[in-house]
Amino acid sequence: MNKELRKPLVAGNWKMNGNRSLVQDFCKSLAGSEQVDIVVCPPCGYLSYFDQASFALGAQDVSHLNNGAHTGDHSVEMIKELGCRYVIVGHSERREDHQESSELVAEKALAVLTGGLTPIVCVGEPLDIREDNKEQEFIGKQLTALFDKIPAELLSQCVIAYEPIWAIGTGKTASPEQAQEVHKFIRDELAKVGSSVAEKVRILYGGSVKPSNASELFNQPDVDGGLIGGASLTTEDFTAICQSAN
Ligand SMILES: O=C[C@H](O)COP(=O)(O)O
Repeated sequence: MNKELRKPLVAGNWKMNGNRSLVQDFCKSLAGSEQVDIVVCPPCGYLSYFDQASFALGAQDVSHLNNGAHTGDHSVEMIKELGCRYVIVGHSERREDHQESSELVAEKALAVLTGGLTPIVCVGEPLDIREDNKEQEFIGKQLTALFDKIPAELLSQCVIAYEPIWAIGTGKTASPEQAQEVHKFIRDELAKVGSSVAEKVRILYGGSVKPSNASELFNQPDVDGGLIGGASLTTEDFTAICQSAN
């Protein structure tokens, strides 16, 4: 599959971090790029402060439901009005903290696509599954729930992020070979839905990506960019990572 057909994407997931001054810093110092799609996903409450941004914005989660009596949630319509083009769904921290199932994650991805935005759908295995060499089986099930819900023509508009849970925030990055092996597995699964789907879907790697390891990871044939946590909290590190994807 020709990697050149897919534009690299680097998304920064601030998680529950940041403040107005960090927003100002990003608006001032992080430049958008022709070669790489750059996305910043701050906590929802900060989205409207990014009025000067030259890069894209994303939300960290969304409800699968329409506007109505759902306390604490944000709909796709609201996220869109706040200027987002992307939405992360199914991050392992949401799957764990809020018991989100793969079926619910698929519902959210469908709502995002139907609303005209791009979901970044996260998949990835915990340490015990990796130690048992069952990561493909585990991720295969997460993907099946997605493929069952999303028609092929919409699936090709998704972004998938592979985030081994044991690498998130631990400083322990998957080796480029480990990342490539799983990314290739994901692309092969997408190819079962359709070869054009597999060709179009961008697959990001996430888990302790830093300026020092980004190039090696992004150079793998099936790695189309990254989903960055800790290192997306400073403009210097995040800019350097974005440049590595170019
Ligand atoms: O969404 C981002 C990931 O969970 C990666 O986080 P990290 O770069 O801090 O390991």
